[in-house]
Amino acid sequence: MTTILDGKALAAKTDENTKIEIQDLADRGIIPGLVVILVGHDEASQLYVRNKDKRARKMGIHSVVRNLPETITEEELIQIIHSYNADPTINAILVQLPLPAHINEFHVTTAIAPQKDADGFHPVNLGKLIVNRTEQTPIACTPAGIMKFFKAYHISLDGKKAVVVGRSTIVGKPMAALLVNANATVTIAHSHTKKLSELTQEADILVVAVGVAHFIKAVDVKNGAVVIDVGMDRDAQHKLVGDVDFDEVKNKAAYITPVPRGVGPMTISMLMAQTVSLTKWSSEQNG
Ligand SMILES: Nc1nc2c(c(=O)[nH]1)N[C@@H](CN(C=O)c1ccc(C(=O)N[C@@H](CCC(=O)O)C(=O)O)cc1)CN2
Repeated sequence: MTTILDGKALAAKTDENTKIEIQDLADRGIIPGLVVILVGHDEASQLYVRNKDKRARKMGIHSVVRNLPETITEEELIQIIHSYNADPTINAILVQLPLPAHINEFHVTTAIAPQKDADGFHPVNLGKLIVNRTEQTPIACTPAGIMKFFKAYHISLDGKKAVVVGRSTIVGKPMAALLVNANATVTIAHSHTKKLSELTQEADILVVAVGVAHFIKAVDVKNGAVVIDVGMDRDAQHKLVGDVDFDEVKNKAAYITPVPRGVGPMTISMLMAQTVSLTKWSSEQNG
């Protein structure tokens, strides 16, 4: 029997808990503030930013969307980030990715103050994750959301063989670190990996984040595996699909996330939760 991991339901439950924390803060006169910076007009990014803004407002977060032209320079963007670093009404800063080619992603993510880093992409926060010192540390929202699935569905990771396909800073690397910290034996595979299918066939836990529609087929998956699909791809009919061929793989996996309504909704919920955590940590530090 295959269990479909329901991201929409888990996101709703996560948001309920976050709302309680927002109310606790409101009772103390504190309103969490989130700014999402969008450079250019990428259609998918515009949709994600709109959804983040809608969700934040609905939950009582002070939400700011800063739309910037495609032509903005890296220096101008970094100046704007510095202004939010110094803004006491803003607790969490997120720069929507991808950025236009002329802007260096590393320069931009390192310009965000680590204590306002909504995405957990700052090297200080990634470093804390690597050394497993994650108290009061923001963690990349998609991998953090995936860890919530494991917890909610009582999927044990200890001693399991995990394969993460994809080595991005958004998903692959932080995901691998979280799995190692949970005592899984982890392999990161990527475009230079030889005999990928032999590796994935061994995985008890398979996380796929490559950005290629239906990249993983049933033949690549172990019977009874837990399959987590991070892909947001379009098929030939322009339908939203994942990196995993869901219809094939669902018959082989014990647990599988669908696309849509799998990992995606949890990414936004974790952003809300993390905005609230950053606010709480900063209020604790400021007395
Ligand atoms: N700074 C960041 N940029 C990007 C991140 C990120 O975590 N931080 N992740 C992705 C995009 N993303 C959030 O930003 C995101 C993608 C998808 C979803 C989602 O809910 N998807 C829905 C389907 C939506 C649709 O119909 O197209 C689903 O899966 O059900 C949320 C957030 C890249 N950039």
